[in-house]
Amino acid sequence: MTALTNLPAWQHMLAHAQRLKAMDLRQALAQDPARAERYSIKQCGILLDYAKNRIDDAALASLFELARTTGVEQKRAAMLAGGRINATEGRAVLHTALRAPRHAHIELDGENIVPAVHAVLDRMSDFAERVRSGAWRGHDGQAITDIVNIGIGGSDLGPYMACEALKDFGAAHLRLHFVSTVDGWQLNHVLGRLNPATTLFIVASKTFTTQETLTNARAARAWLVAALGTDAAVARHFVAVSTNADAVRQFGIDTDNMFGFWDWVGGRYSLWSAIGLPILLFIGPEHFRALLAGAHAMDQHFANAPLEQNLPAILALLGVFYINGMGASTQLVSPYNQPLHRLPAYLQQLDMESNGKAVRLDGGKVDYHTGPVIWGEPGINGQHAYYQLLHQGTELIPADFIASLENPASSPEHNLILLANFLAQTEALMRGKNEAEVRAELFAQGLAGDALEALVPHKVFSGNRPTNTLLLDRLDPASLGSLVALYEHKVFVQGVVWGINSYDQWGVELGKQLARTVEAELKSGAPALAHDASTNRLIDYVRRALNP
Ligand SMILES: O=P(O)(O)OC[C@H]1O[C@](O)(CO)[C@@H](O)[C@@H]1O
Repeated sequence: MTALTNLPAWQHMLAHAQRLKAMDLRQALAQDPARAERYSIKQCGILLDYAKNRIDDAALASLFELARTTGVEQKRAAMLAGGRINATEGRAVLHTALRAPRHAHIELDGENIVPAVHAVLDRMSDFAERVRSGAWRGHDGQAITDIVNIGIGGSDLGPYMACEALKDFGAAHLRLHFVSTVDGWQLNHVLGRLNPATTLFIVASKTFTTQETLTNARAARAWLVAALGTDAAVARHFVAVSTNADAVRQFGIDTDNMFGFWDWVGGRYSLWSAIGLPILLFIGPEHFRALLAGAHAMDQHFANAPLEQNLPAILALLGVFYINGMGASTQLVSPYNQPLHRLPAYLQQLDMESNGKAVRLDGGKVDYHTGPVIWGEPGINGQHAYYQLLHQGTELIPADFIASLENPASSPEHNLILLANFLAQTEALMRGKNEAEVRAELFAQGLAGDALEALVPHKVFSGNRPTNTLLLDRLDPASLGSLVALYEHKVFVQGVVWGINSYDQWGVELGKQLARTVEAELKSGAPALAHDASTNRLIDYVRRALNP
């Protein structure tokens, strides 16, 4: 097999990137009146404008050629058909099956998995209806008022992000809490505000072996049993979401109160599965199904649209262009809707746990960059914090700007100001401000001579800083589903181009493994000797503080 960097398509892509590194976007938009329309596409209620990128038709053609040569279309078909594309774990990657309609037929090992998916969904819906209506009662007969999701990583980030994003669709009488860290401060802080008699805990863990989650779940269980006076209360106040029924049983949760999923659902791709139970409880079955339908609509688009009109493929290839062609090492996600404030954190796991790899599927080391550092905060806050660096810093930082047109829970005045800023920032990043413009501006302010000239370089904006604009018609369950699925498929396409396995995460293991040893050493009275000098010293420092 030809190495990626030796492929003609790769070389073409690099040559175009070199040619367009210093592209004048202002000029490109002025000279080509059709550019804005040509480089925009609307799918599933999301308008993507990618005209403010350092690309032209020839560069794009090289990117689509690269995608085709690296087998994006074949791999896409293989993933959607249940091929075991997660080779290092021997697993299929079928999160798309979780949002397939009831009548769909997706086979894994000769069996249609769609009925099992819908059976769990129906059980979840039934349970959610009972909790939401008050028919599900706590141990002493009271209805549930508070739900605590105990989980971490994919068992926390997706549900938390979606519940925040869909707050306006949530049940007003249910309060949701998310406990993820093993810093007991978080759990204690949450428990301190709750009435055990009206609290439901969801212990969410794909493996049901995650130390942080099990430690928190045990503490929550002890708190509940102490307050309600009997182990029997657990059955009315604890449910589990997992693929590991034995471990759930062992923990003391009846599997009647367990909602299962499957090893072909990656943790960071699991919000559509039973891991989405907090979302379903909060927004109700109808809205949850709309979330799934929105994701399914994006799946259909991804599966069927030619790459040239394929939203996830376009976003992915633009990313490859900047990372591999122009040396970008980060990707900013800048959501302007406040409810999307957890989206950057969610996308950090989705993208960085998937594509933060330096070894190809064939075991060889990559000799090119792979997944970028994903970062961001709500955009309007970013403007007053790190946008200085975006506009005038030395780094190339491609940015996705996300907003929605409608914002019913805001006011028309607020929404107008928000969208004005949203639009103005991508314009400013693209057009910049040249010396002549700065001079004219300063002159109009009454400055002249040396005083004026001294300020000029500080006030120049280089411009040509690339952005994608993603405008949702509105933020609702369906559009959120489409948006998240869009990013899932973007990550997939990039992983295929780079020839890596986007679906394992061995990189999280070493730290976990070492923590078990360190934990034992912190408990012991003996000085630590087994590590390097720095770690030994730090362990002893902490051990002495913990056991004075
Ligand atoms: O759902 P689990 O099995 O508790 O795992 C939680 C998270 O931990 C990770 O394995 C990383 O440590 C993620 O991939 C996963 O989402």
